[in-house]
Amino acid sequence: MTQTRDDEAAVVFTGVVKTFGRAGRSVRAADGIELTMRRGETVALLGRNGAGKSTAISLLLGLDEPDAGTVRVLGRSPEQAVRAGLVGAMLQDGRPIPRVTVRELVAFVASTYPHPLPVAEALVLAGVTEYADRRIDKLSGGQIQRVRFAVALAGNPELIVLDEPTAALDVEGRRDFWDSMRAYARRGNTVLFSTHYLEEADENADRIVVIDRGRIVADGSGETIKGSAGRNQVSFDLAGRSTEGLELLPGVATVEVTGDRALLHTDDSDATVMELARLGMVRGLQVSVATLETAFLALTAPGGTTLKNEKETV
Ligand SMILES: Nc1ncnc2c1ncn2[C@@H]1O[C@H](COP(=O)(O)OP(=O)(O)OP(=O)(O)O)[C@@H](O)[C@H]1O
Repeated sequence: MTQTRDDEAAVVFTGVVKTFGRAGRSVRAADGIELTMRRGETVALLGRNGAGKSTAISLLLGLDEPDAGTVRVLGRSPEQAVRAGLVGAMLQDGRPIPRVTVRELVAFVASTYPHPLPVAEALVLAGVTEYADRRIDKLSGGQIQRVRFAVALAGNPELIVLDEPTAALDVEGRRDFWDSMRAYARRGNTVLFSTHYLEEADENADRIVVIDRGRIVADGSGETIKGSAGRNQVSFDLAGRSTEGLELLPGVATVEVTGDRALLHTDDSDATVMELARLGMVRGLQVSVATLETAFLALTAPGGTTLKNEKETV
């Protein structure tokens, strides 16, 4: 990748490696991460516990240094980008809550940035106007989470990084939070968020990057990941008929037989079903469409497949 392309992108990880612990008992929390995020893109970083999401975020924010490789943020080093007020972050750690009002805190944070948002605008965008004049230590966990979002927005950053932003929110709180996040993204800003929630990634990101054991194992839209890693399933009653040749049916990748029932994993369930119909093997026929969940499980299972959609990267 050329220097110019790196500088045009919002985020570029090149061959990033980060190891924790000593030899023999070390963990590769980042194991050769290659990732380019375009400006204006909303990307979900999806992975199980310990997959390496927070490590990638720490490296992006300059809170940690890679052992090998480079991270560039908006054409600069992470430290330079953060110092220039181009990056806002909402991290997982529970810092002590100051005994000031929401408005006072957001105004204070805004005042430390070169080109902040007007405070009223940050409050509206984060959806905290209703309790802007209440003390933060009197708010609920969900409300505090949104205040933290307001703080992340206050400097009017081009890139916002959210580490599991909805972990403490109930269903309604989550919906409201994502509405606010999308409003912020629509202004042309770049968003990177990490999550364990597949639906959140699918609903709120333009692109999903699945990370597992420090490696990117999938990169594309929710549809791409579902379509390529999660196969549809077709099952039916054998009704005493032979299972011979089922693996040769159109689209079929694997066949499982339990008792008198066959389960076919297929890349083209329409073609599989048409052929089964032609053969008259449709008793108790069921088709289940791949979900992001099944794709995610396939990708992060030991020995899981690796999928990258090159079209989705710059
Ligand atoms: N400071 C550290 N010292 C030692 N090991 C660490 C450190 N930070 C992370 N790790 C290890 O690196 C791996 C990746 O951790 P990381 O926190 O990046 O994962 P994660 O995907 O963010 O997980 P979670 O969803 O649980 O927050 C884990 O095995 C973790 O134990």
